[in-house]
Amino acid sequence: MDANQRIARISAHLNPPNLDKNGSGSDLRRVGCRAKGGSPGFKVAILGAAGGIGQPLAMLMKMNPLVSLLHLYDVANAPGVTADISHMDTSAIVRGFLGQPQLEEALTGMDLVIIPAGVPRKPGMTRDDLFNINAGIVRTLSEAIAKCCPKAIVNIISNPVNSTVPIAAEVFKKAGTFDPKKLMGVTMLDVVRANTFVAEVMSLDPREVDVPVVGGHAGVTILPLLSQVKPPCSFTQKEIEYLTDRIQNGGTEVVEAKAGAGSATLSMAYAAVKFADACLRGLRGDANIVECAFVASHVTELPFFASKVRLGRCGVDEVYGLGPLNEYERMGLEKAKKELGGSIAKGVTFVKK
Ligand SMILES: NC(=O)c1ccc[n+]([C@@H]2O[C@H](COP(=O)([O-])OP(=O)(O)OC[C@H]3O[C@@H](n4cnc5c(N)ncnc54)[C@H](O)[C@@H]3O)[C@@H](O)[C@H]2O)c1
Ligand SMILES: O=C(O)C[C@H](O)C(=O)O
Repeated sequence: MDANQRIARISAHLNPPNLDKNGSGSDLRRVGCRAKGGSPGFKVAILGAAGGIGQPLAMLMKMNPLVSLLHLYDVANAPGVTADISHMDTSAIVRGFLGQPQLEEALTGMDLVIIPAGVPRKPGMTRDDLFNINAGIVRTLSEAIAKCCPKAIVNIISNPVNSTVPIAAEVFKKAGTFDPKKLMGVTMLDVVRANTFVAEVMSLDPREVDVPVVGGHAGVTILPLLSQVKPPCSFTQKEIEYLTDRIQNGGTEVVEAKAGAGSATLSMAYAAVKFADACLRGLRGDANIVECAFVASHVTELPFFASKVRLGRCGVDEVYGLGPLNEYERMGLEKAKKELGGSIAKGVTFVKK
């Protein structure tokens, strides 16, 4: 191909004749016009990619060398976000998909699907107050995943995670595609916060701190195991109570500070990428990838529970038990299980009814 042909080809993609008013023509998917195909790396879709989490998440995933193809799907503004991010000089090819008619194409062939689609909290709301809107969104997206990429790993960010993960599981069960190793609720932000707050209290570098956070992702279901912090730390009871309360209410702290403009987006995008990167390294076959996530579980009597999991080529290779708990943590566990059971049942019923 000579220089004129090359320029003509690129111009055709920048000014495609079939671009409709919303930018939703097939041209949008051809933003990745330099894709050669077959390049090493994983194919990742973000559903809700134009949102407060979706945009920084898309940017950070475009920077991840393990990603070869990045599909950005949203019901609004996907073309703008896709055009913007596609100019970053990193190797992942970016393609945008706008609205339900393009959902299946967005999902076909994906290795990992990350879902931050849905409404966020405003001050005074609980995560469960989002159920009425977000449950339906997650159900629809999960139905499309079951149809188009049933073997993909699915990372669910949309709240209430304690219910949206069971919703996705029920949809996959109905479709006959449920693989408990592949479905994960993203609770990494709780771990990120716990590491940060413990580091503050103990004057440590947060990058060296590892706090297991188990249970679920809402209020008392968020259970930091401060007795198992690495490096080992000795906290006073006052410090334990302060840290537990701050970790459990970290989301609300951000919701209130944003005063009606949404919930955590930037720290969440950071946490989501940290978790997605761990999933991709597991898929690649790296050893000893251990993170906390909300998964199908036999660790307690509940069918889903967040705990440490080992990520591998098939997704969750092993779900770890909780380890020794102190009395304060045992009490916290009972409270967490009580609330979590109801949230899981609510999600299951939503799909079964
Ligand atoms: N798991 C966590 O730790 C965690 C942390 C922060 C936020 N969240 C949750 O993530 C969700 C998104 O938060 P946000 O701040 O990005 O919200 P946002 O409103 O800024 O963005 C949501 C995006 O989802 C899109 N969307 C809506 N319906 C859709 C559908 N059917 N298909 C595809 N996209 C759709 C919207 O167009 C929007 O772009 C909320 O439910 C929030 O509570 C979870
Ligand atoms: O708090 C929220 O509503 C968002 C998210 O779950 C968080 O923990 O920041």
